[in-house]
Amino acid sequence: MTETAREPVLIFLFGATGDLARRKLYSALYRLYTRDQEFAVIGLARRTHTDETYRDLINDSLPSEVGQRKHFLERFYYRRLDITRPESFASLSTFCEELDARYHLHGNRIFYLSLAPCFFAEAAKQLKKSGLAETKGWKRLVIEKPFGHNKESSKELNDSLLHAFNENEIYRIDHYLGKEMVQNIEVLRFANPIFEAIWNRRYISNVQITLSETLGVGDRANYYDQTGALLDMVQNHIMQLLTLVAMEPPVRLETNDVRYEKVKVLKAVRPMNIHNVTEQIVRGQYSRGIDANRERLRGYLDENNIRSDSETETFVAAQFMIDNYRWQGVPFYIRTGKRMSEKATQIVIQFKKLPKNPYFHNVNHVGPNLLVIYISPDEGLSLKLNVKETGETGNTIPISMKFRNNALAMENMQDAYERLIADCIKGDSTNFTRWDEVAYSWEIVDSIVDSWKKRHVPVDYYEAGSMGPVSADELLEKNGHHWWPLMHME
Ligand SMILES: NC(=O)C1=CN([C@@H]2O[C@H](COP(=O)(O)OP(=O)(O)OC[C@H]3O[C@@H](n4cnc5c(N)ncnc54)[C@H](OP(=O)(O)O)[C@@H]3O)[C@@H](O)[C@H]2O)C=CC1
Ligand SMILES: O=C1O[C@H](COP(=O)(O)O)[C@@H](O)[C@H](O)[C@H]1O
Repeated sequence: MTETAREPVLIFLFGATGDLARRKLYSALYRLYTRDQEFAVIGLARRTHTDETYRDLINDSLPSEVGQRKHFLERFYYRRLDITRPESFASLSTFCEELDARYHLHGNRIFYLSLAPCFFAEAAKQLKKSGLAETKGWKRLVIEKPFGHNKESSKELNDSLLHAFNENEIYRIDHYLGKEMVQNIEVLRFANPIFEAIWNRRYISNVQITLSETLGVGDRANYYDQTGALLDMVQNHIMQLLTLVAMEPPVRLETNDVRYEKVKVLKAVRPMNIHNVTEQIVRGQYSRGIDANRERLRGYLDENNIRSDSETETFVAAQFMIDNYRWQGVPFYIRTGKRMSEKATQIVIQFKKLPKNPYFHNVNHVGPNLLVIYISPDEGLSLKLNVKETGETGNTIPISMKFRNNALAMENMQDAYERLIADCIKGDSTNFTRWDEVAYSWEIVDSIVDSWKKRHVPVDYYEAGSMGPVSADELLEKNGHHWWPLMHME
C-alpha cells in the first residue's frame, strides 16, 4: 500500500439523486473537498434537474454544520441520463472534456455506479461504447453492492465489466472496509506480539461478530424483500470482517498480498449442506414489537411494499467453521438483523478458560478474557481481564482496559465512504474486494441458499426491538457458549 498523491479527477456519479448519494456520498465528497481534493462531478440520473436544482439537492443532503458550501457546490453539474437509452451517453463526451479543461483534471475519471445492480453491466458497456472510458488519464470504476445475486450471476457481471475495464480498474466497494476500526483489525493483530502469539485455536474459544440494526427496511422494501439479510449483509460485510479476523499475516502490506490472505480464509470456510444448515444457521424475520422508548414497531409483513406472505429473512445467525490449522474447532458466530434492540457493530474474541485452579478462592468469578473490537457507533477496543478485588476479600473481579477511538481529534476522523473514495483516487484498491474474494464468498452463501431451499427452512420470528429469535441463542448454547450482550465503551 504505497501512499500516492490524490490527483484531480472527474467523477461521473450514476444514481446522483438516489438514497446512497444523498445520505453518504455528497458528505464524503464534501470532506474530501475540505482536504484539498481537486475534483468536479457530473451527477447522472433520469429525473429532470438543472445544475442549480441539483446543487440544491446536494446542499439539502449535507449536514447542517457544513460551511464553505458555495465553492464546493459549484463543482457539481447535472445531466439527465437513462442507462437503458444508450444515446444519452454520447452527449457527455464534449461536456466532460470541457470540465477536464476547466478544472485541469488531466483526463482522470472515476465512474461511480450508485445504481440498482441490474444496471451495472449495461452502464459499463455503454461507457466503453460511447468512448467515455477512453481517456488520456486513468479511469476507475466504483461498483456498489450487491455484486450479483449468486456466484453464477456475479461471474456474468464480472465478465461483462472486464470488456470495458481491467481488474485493477474495478473497485468493488464494501463500505465496511472503509470503517476506521475495521482497518484497525490488521494493525491490532499484526503489530502486537501479545495477540499475534495467541490468535489461534489453542487460546481462542470462539469469535462473535454482530452487525445489528434498529432500522427496518424503510423505503428499500423492493430491494430488500428480494434480497434478505444473508445476501444484504453476510455475503459482503460479514464475510469481510470474518476474513480480517481469521487471515494469516500477509507477507507485505501490498494490496494483493492482503487480498490473497483473505481469499485463503474464504476457501477454508466450511460450506453448508442440507445436513448441517439447520444446525448451524438461523433465519429470522421480525414481527411486531416495541423499541427502547416503548414505541410500537411494525412487523416486517406490515411494512409498506412487503408481500404479506413474504418469507424473506431479516435476521441471520450462523456458526461458521474454518478448516485450516489455525482455526480448527473454533466457531465463528455471526449475527445480523434489522429492527434489533440496538444499532451496533462489534466483534468479540473470547479466549479459552484456564484449567481449574484451586489456588483462587473464588474461582467461579474468573470469567474468560474478552477482546472487544467496537466498530460502530463506538469505536475502540476493550480487553476484559480478571484482577484481585482491593482489600482482603480474596475475590477476583473483572475489569476492562479500554481504548476509545472517538476521543481522538474529531477533525481527523474520516467516514468510510470518504476514506474509500480517497483510496480509489489514489489507486489503492486494498480495501476493495478482488473478484476471487467475491466469488468465494458467493460459494459459501450459495451453499446456504441451496440448502435452505432444499430443506424448506422457514423463518423463526423475533419481536422487533429484540436481539433476534430464541433459536439464535440455542445455536450457541449447543456448544456451551452464549452471545455476549452488546458492550459499550462507557
Ligand atoms: N442506500 C443504501 O444505504 C445503500 C445502497 N447501496 C447500493 O447503492 C446502490 C444505489 O442504492 P440507492 O441509492 O439506495 O438506490 P436508489 O433507488 O435510492 O437510487 C437509484 C438511483 O438510480 C437512478 N436510476 C434509476 N433508474 C435509472 C436508469 N434507468 N438510468 C439512470 N439512472 C437511474 C435513480 O434516479 P432516477 O429515478 O432519477 O433515474 C437514483 O438516482 C445500489 O447498488 C445499492 O445496493 C449499498 C449500500 C447501502
Ligand atoms: O450495505 C448495507 O449496509 C447498511 C448498514 O450499514 P452501516 O454502515 O449503517 O452499518 C444496511 O442498513 C443496508 O441494508 C445494507 O445494504
